[in-house]
Amino acid sequence: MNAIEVDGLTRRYGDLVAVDDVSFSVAEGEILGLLGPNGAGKSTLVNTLCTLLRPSEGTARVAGHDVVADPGGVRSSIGVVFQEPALDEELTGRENLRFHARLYGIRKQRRRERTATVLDLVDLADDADKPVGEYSGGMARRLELARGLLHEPAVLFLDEPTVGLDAGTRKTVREYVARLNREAGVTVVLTTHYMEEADALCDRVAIVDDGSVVALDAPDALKDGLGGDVIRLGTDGPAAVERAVGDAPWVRSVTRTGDGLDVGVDDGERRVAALVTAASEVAGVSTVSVDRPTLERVFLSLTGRTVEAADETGPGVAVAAETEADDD
Ligand SMILES: Nc1ncnc2c1ncn2[C@@H]1O[C@H](COP(=O)(O)OP(=O)(O)OP(=O)(O)O)[C@@H](O)[C@H]1O
Repeated sequence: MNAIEVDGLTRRYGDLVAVDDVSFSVAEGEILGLLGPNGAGKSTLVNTLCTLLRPSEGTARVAGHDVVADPGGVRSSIGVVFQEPALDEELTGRENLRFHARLYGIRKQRRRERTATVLDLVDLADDADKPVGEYSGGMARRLELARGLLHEPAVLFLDEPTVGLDAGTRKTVREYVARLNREAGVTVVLTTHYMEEADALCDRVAIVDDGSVVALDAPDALKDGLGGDVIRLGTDGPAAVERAVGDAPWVRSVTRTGDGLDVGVDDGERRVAALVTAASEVAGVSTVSVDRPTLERVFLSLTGRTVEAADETGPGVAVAAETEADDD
């Protein structure tokens, strides 16, 4: 059974279509990332799956429960960590968890066991009796992850789990999410607008733009779809190098740059030595680097915009954003 099945889901706010006829499924144990700029519709999609919003059209099932016909079944099967922190800073970490466990109706003995288990999972056992007000941002996030797992949900929804954290803490929180997925066996759906987060953490990534899922695949498959790596060559004789290597069977494209050539190839790591050897025979080579396709470039090729440009302008003004991206 899939952990999540979404079929033709649409959610409107008045005339605005925030989620537009979206269909996909998530396998049990998978980490699915919803990647897109602010306003793309990620939170609306997640809130609909969490039963906080009703779909306007279409259906969705979470852990086998229909979000409209059986919202209670959905809620008891999911854990949710929202963008905005929702911890009581005056209570200790352990007290926050116990309080939440009571809300979920977990019995006293079980409450104690589960609290200890989830504190261990996020390595907060030693700090469990400090007030949350004294926690760092990363510790507070980890406590929220722990709280989301108290009632052993089948699916954990994380809305921008690392937003507002510094780069080092983002990495740590990501590692904990991967561990919860592995060790607690929970299916994870997370929204993010960080490319590296989607890339590093997710089994598959759904690229969300303007209410639609425009692509859904493993990060590597999405990147492979762009057509291979680019070897960036700094050279004083770009024309000679182009003549020397342009017709090689493994060269897909050659583009002049300010200080040399970008050579498109299938497997950059493997081809770089042959390219440098061939280029050095006809010109001086000053620098060489291999660029793997990135999710940023996948997003650009699918939407005509960078995530940053889309973030600044929001949906519905794609043409203006496209011009901005081109000017960069
Ligand atoms: N309660 C609401 N009423 C009206 N419009 C809304 C409401 N919530 C969201 N929207 C609009 O729906 C669209 C999708 O918003 P949503 O918050 O789902 O996007 P998002 O991708 O999650 O972005 P963010 O990361 O900023 O939350 C946006 O155009 C937004 O302005």
